Parts: sequence; structure tokens; C-alpha cells
Amino acid sequence: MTQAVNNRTISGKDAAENIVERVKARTAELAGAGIKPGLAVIIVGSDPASQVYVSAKGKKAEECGFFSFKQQLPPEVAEDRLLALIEALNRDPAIHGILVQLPLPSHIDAGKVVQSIAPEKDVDGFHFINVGKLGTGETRTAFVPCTPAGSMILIERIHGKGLSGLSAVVVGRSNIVGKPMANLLLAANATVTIAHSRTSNLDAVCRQADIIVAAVGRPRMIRGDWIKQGATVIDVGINRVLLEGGEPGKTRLVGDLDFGEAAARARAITPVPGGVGPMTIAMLMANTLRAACLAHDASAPF
Ligand SMILES: Nc1nc(=O)c2c([nH]1)NC[C@@H]1CN(c3ccc(C(=O)N[C@@H](CCC(=O)O)C(=O)O)cc3)C=[N+]21
Repeated sequence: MTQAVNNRTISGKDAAENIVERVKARTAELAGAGIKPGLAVIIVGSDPASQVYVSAKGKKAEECGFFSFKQQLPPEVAEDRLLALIEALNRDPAIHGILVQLPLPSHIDAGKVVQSIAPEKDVDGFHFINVGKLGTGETRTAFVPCTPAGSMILIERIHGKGLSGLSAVVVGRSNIVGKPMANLLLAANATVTIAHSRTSNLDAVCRQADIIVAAVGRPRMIRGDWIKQGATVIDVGINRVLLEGGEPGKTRLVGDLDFGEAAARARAITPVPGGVGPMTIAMLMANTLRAACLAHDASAPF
């Protein structure tokens, strides 16, 4: 179901298509030089949402002209077997990007698994080397996590590349979204606040934001009247909720904000679905292309 779209809506779908077109064009050129970007996605267990995301990633990789490899592992797989698979992919010259779908079952140490991925194949940008590069401004060779990287491109669509003089509030402090998002905003010269569920006067903190990035994973957590008039709103939340008044068991996706409430005050706002989600997948393609280019000393468009 699509939301009412107005001229304040930032279409992540359109922006993602634009990136994917550029990835396809460069991939076609590389084919002439015998280079084919390769993406390996590992999924443990059969969580339905994870299955949907992983198949979307594989499909997009094929659409881009990549070599796409998916390894499905049973939920009870031993950590050692997963680490051995990653080790083999680290050595495989046909693979430029490795993604282990999160979350992992609790008997597996997700941190250990993520850190076992070769930093130059870490297209999720979760390895300490890439986290450190982002934090120190070494963005030429860093892999930036896909969701914040995609969110930043949507922000640039509204504000251009520099955010000097603007106040940005990131609500959420995860290693996957909140912290890297704050680093990207800081690198663009915004004045950045990282808020979270234990922030006092969260409403007042949000109200002073020229740019607000909501990444808490709680439906409608951020209210419309917490949005400063004319602010740019990036809704990273992907929450599946029961459809009120609909067939029992039917669900729909909502963000961390009430779209209607926030759209009434925002200058620009991302919808859910069709906002940050498609950008996450597009940036995974961009990162994989970049990994292949870096591996072959070829120039990358990103
Ligand atoms: N190692 C790892 N890397 C990830 O990047 C990663 C992960 N694990 N685990 C799960 C989260 C979630 N994630 C999404 C990607 C695309 C959409 C997306 O395209 N959403 C569509 C809607 C899809 C639908 O209808 O369900 C949209 O917002 O328009 C959503 C969520 C990547 N993740």
C-alpha cells in the first residue's frame, strides 16, 4: 500500500533507481575489462523478513550484472562452520562483497562473525577498520554502512553536500545506523546530537533539529509536534504493525514517525515503505561495485 505522496515526499525509490542505473552502467564497462563484481550473502535460519530482504538483495545484484551467491545455513549451524565459510569467501577472488544477514541466532557470536569478514570485502561497513575509517574521515577507502549512506544521499537531495550551520538530531545509537549516521552528518559539517530512548526531554531535543533522523524501531515514537516547522525528516524505522480495521493478521509497514503528522510540518520527509529501505539495497550494490573496483585498481563512480 502506498501512502499519500506529496511534493514534500523524498522518494527513496527514485533515488535508489538512479544509483542502481549508475552501478549497472559501470558494471557493463568493467565487463569489457573482464571484471564482474561478486556479492555473497549468508543467511542463517528462516526468519521470513530476513528471507525477503536477502532475496531482494540477490535479485538487485543480478539486475546490476553482478555475480550473486547466496548461502542458506540451518538455524542450528555451528559458529565454526559459519567462520570457515567466511574464511573461504575472504580468499575467493570472484567475491568482492560479503554480507552476513543480521540478526544471527543467539548461539553465534555476531561480533566475532562480523569481524572475521575481510575489511576490503565488508560491504556492510561493520568491521572495526571501516568503522574507524569513517570516524576519522578516511572515506576514500572506507565502506560506509548502507542505511546511513543511503540516508545521507537523501539528505543531500534536499540540502546539497554541505550542512554547515544546520542542527541534526539522530534518534537511535546503534552501530548499524545511529552512530555511523552521526559521523556522516558531522563530516558534512552539521551540528550533531545523538539522542536515544533515555534522553530526557526528547521532544524538545527533536524540536530544535533542522534535520531529524529517526532510527529507533518503535512505530510512531516520534510525534508530529516534535518536528520543527520546515525540518527535513528521514524515517529509518521499518516496523510491521497489524492493520487496524483490516483482515485479522494483515500487517503493514510503518516508520518511527506518523507520516501524516510529520509531513504536515516537514519541508521534506521520507515515506515507509519507499524511503530509506530501497536506498539501503542500492548502497549495498554501490559498495559491492566499489569493492570490485578497489580490488582491481579500477575507478569507481561512488
Ligand atoms: N548484515 C545486514 N545488513 C543489512 O543491511 C541488513 C541486515 N543485515 N539485516 C536486516 C536489515 C534490514 N534491511 C533492509 C533492507 C531493505 C529494506 C527495504 O527495501 N524495504 C522496503 C520494503 C520491503 C517490504 O515490503 O518488506 C521499503 O522500505 O520500501 C528494508 C530493510 C537491511 N538490513
